[in-house]
Amino acid sequence: MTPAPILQVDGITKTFGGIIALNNVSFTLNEGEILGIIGPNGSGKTTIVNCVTGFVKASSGRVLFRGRPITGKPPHKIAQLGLLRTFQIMRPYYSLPAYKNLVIPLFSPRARRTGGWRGGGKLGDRNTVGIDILEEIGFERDSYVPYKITNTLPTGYLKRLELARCLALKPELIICDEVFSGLSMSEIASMVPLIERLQMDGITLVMIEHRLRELFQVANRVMVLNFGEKLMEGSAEEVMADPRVREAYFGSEAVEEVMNHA
Ligand SMILES: Nc1ncnc2c1ncn2[C@@H]1O[C@H](COP(=O)(O)OP(=O)(O)OP(=O)(O)O)[C@@H](O)[C@H]1O
Repeated sequence: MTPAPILQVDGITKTFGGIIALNNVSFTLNEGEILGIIGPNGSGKTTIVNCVTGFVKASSGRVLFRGRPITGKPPHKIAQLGLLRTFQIMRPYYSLPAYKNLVIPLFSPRARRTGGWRGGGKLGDRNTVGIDILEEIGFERDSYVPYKITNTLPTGYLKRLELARCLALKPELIICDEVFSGLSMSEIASMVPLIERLQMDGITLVMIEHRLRELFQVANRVMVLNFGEKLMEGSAEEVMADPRVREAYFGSEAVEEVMNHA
């Protein structure tokens, strides 16, 4: 028997005043896979993330997570089910040391339930677990980095902190909104194995990306949005070979770069 998809998005439409940001977009996501979502600027990528994770209310359509309808639920309820997201514009607690950003999610019911932290509930235990998670995601435990005030961290660490905040809730699915953006080539190169490891650990991922070359290294399947509509989905090769995608991205450096390295 084919397993039920972990996520099912059925006919989501979202309008903002007169703007149709999404028009009847549907897709499914299988457990354990990485789905890439690409599309030119303004094509609706962040809006689909917002509709799925409850940050924006869809005008119509429905979303099922593990077969249960989550349409219209608030973001914190959806997060408690194990469906987490990162933000393109990051929102850490900038004035706190990096590891303290994890203490707050570690107090959540899901973190308690899933045993995301050790010990009998003392703050000190959560601090240790926070540092454990940061270490897992590339903050060297014995360096000063996990203890630095968050607003002094370089973008590469802030992006990792976004993922760490999701990991604190033992996610089943993470939707990453441009985790590669703003990173140097070497930072992106070190992020790729991290994404692969999350997948190997059993986490299903959706990656919204403009960095196509690196996305195509990790994505099992790619969906293309254009003007709020689903243009197509398929393997990276199928997507790049499709003339409609080339046309949508006409003149884009991202696509030229992938073509030139194909
Ligand atoms: N809160 C909002 N109010 C009004 N219009 C919005 C709002 N959010 C998004 N839009 C519009 O919806 C459309 C899709 O935007 P969205 O941010 O989802 O695109 P995107 O593909 O993520 O773009 P980018 O790649 O530039 O991040 C755009 O025309 C945008 O201006």
